[in-house]
Amino acid sequence: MAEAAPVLEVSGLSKRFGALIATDAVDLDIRPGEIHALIGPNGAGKSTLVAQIAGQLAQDAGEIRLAGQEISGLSVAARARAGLGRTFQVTSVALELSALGNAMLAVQARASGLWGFWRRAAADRRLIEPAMAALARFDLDGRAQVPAAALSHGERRQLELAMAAALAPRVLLLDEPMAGLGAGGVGPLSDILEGLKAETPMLLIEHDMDAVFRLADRISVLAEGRIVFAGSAAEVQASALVREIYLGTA
Ligand SMILES: Nc1ncnc2c1ncn2[C@@H]1O[C@H](COP(=O)(O)OP(=O)(O)OP(=O)(O)O)[C@@H](O)[C@H]1O
Repeated sequence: MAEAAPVLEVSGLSKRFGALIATDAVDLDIRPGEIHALIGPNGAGKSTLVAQIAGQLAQDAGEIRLAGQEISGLSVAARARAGLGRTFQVTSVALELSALGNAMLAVQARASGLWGFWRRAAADRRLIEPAMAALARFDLDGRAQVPAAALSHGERRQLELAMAAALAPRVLLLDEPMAGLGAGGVGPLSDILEGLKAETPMLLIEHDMDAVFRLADRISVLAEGRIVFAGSAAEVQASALVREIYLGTA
């Protein structure tokens, strides 16, 4: 079977900070239906690469294509409108609103072009049904009326994902979604991501290696700004090179 065309395709992406080459001619793609994990030691360039893809950092060289369209000249907002979704290391929900109110914002943002007139969304009853559906997909329908400030850390992560998915992105960049979740939270969130990937392929940046090995269809290993290995979880685990440069246990 021919491979499906990538949803996101990064080629030759580079970023230099003075003498330091943070990303060095990175090639990476995300195909429909997959979770592609990006791992690497501290300082490898993962955050820099994500910031370049999302548009917070301009690249020195290279191209980024989303569904075939070159997006690297677009602003962060224009990339989001083109279908580049993202979650952050720190959650970005509105703490004073309920889970439902937050989900309604995301549903409304999709209808009106991302986060316009957002405070009014909470009063628009037409948004309730799709917002409840978004919450239900992420096991939060029972918590709809709870203020986001009173949700557990794991629930806030779920809410943030529900909001990102409600925007129906073509691809989702996940920046350490398991951070701070603890043993009890990683499993449920992993189940949710597994359920989401058929519809929304993801680039997963994650330090929790058990979660990476469970979830990733492909793993790319970044070291000193370069992709030094790419393969399945089994191939990464079996690689002496990866052990040496990443795990430091060769
Ligand atoms: N704005 C900046 N100015 C100068 N150097 C930077 C800047 N941002 C990142 N760097 C450097 O670029 C390199 C890559 O950093 P980056 O944060 O992308 O790595 P990372 O793989 O995300 O690390 P971690 O896993 O610790 O988050 C590091 O050496 C870092 O110090």
